[in-house]
Amino acid sequence: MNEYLPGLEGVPATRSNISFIDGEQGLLAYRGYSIEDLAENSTFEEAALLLLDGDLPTADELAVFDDQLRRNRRVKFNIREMMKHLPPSGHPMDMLQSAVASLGMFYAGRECLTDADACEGLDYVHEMTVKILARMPVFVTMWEHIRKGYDPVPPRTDLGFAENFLHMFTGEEPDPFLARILDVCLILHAEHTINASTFATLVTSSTLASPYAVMSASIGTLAGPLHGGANERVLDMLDDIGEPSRARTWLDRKLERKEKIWGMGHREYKVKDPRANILQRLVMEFMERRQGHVSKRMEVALALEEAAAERLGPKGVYPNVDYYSGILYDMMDIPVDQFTPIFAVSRTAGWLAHWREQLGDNRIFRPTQVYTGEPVRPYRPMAERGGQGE
Ligand SMILES: CC(=O)SCCNC(=O)CCNC(=O)[C@H](O)C(C)(C)COP(=O)(O)OP(=O)(O)OC[C@H]1O[C@@H](n2cnc3c(N)ncnc32)[C@H](O)[C@@H]1OP(=O)(O)O
Ligand SMILES: O=C([O-])CC(=O)C(=O)O
Repeated sequence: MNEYLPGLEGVPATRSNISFIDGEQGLLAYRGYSIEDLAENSTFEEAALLLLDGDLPTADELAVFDDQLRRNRRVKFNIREMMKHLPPSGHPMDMLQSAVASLGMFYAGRECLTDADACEGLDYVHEMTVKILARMPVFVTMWEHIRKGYDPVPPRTDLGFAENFLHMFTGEEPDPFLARILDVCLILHAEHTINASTFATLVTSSTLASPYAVMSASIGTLAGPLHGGANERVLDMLDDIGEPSRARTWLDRKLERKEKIWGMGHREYKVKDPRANILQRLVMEFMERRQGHVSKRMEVALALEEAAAERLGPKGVYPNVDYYSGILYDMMDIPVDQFTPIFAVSRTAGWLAHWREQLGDNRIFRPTQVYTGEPVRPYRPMAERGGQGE
């Protein structure tokens, strides 16, 4: 088959049993469990173990995994020093990519992927899974303090994943309601079949690169505004509209100029993303419980969604996961440039699950191309090419 399909639309890149999307029905499931059930009943730690190991864990299995995550929250002094030398104005996604890559300088063992004898008695894949998953939120929260010139808040082992994130981020005792909201957000963002960043995971994994390099490639890919980076742009867009009554004319002007509406559209979904429905409900719940009214920004978001359904609905373009998440994070006093890093913290579970699946049945990714350049031709000496030179 030599047909070129831009963006590899519809081209299977792997076989996977990790997650499933039905884009016509608006259905997403991790290992066969619907995202609605997981958001309602699970925790991020449990959802992560489900993704990694293939089924819902027993209470004992979850307790062991949870304990391993809690005991792996400390970051080496040298990495903290390295972070202190990064410019505070830099984007946290660039910091995160650098911090994860730097783990490779301190934790050797990549030879375990090619030489079983080198690591006898060590479950390298599991050890790396825990080390990386536990440290991702620590990097994000440390950076929030380091970039302001303060010392990071030390991690606590008596707190769950989401609670410890909030504690390290704010330095305060975590609010149980906010911790549960964050926990649900982490569950919702943890995995999504072969999206662009997970495809980067697969390609990098397939070379048997270290898991730190794999995560770093995935983080870099998630950062783009057509992917996870879109969540940062949604708030600006809503604030630019300003009033619900302006949504329709604002949309028309953008579409006339063929500009993107951030947080809308999806390669797989032809209906509204099921995660956007859950996030929208969480926003409303948050506003009812904490503010007693629906904010102007949310009214604008709802008005834009309604206007977009008329104009873009026929193309199957509806809100995706990035549309409502920023409204929620903003109400939790999380700065806009930390929205995508939080996405990355959660998606690490999915990336690691795909890393493990790829290693289990590996063949290096090496696609082909449709060549559109010159045919092979004779070399032209410089003297025949014109120009004065020096
Ligand atoms: C976590 C995530 O990654 S979720 C996605 C986050 N990204 C965004 O929110 C950015 C905005 N959305 C987009 O850019 C796109 O919808 C993507 C990148 C998500 C998907 O892209 P593709 O699958 O390649 O869709 P494609 O660009 O072919 O769109 C199909 C049609 O819908 C239109 N369309 C798709 N998304 C949008 C949008 N957000 N705003 C306006 N029009 C859109 C396209 O213009 C195109 O119209 P046409 O057929 O008349 O030319
Ligand atoms: O699946 C995609 O292409 C993008 C997405 O929604 C995700 O990665 O969560």
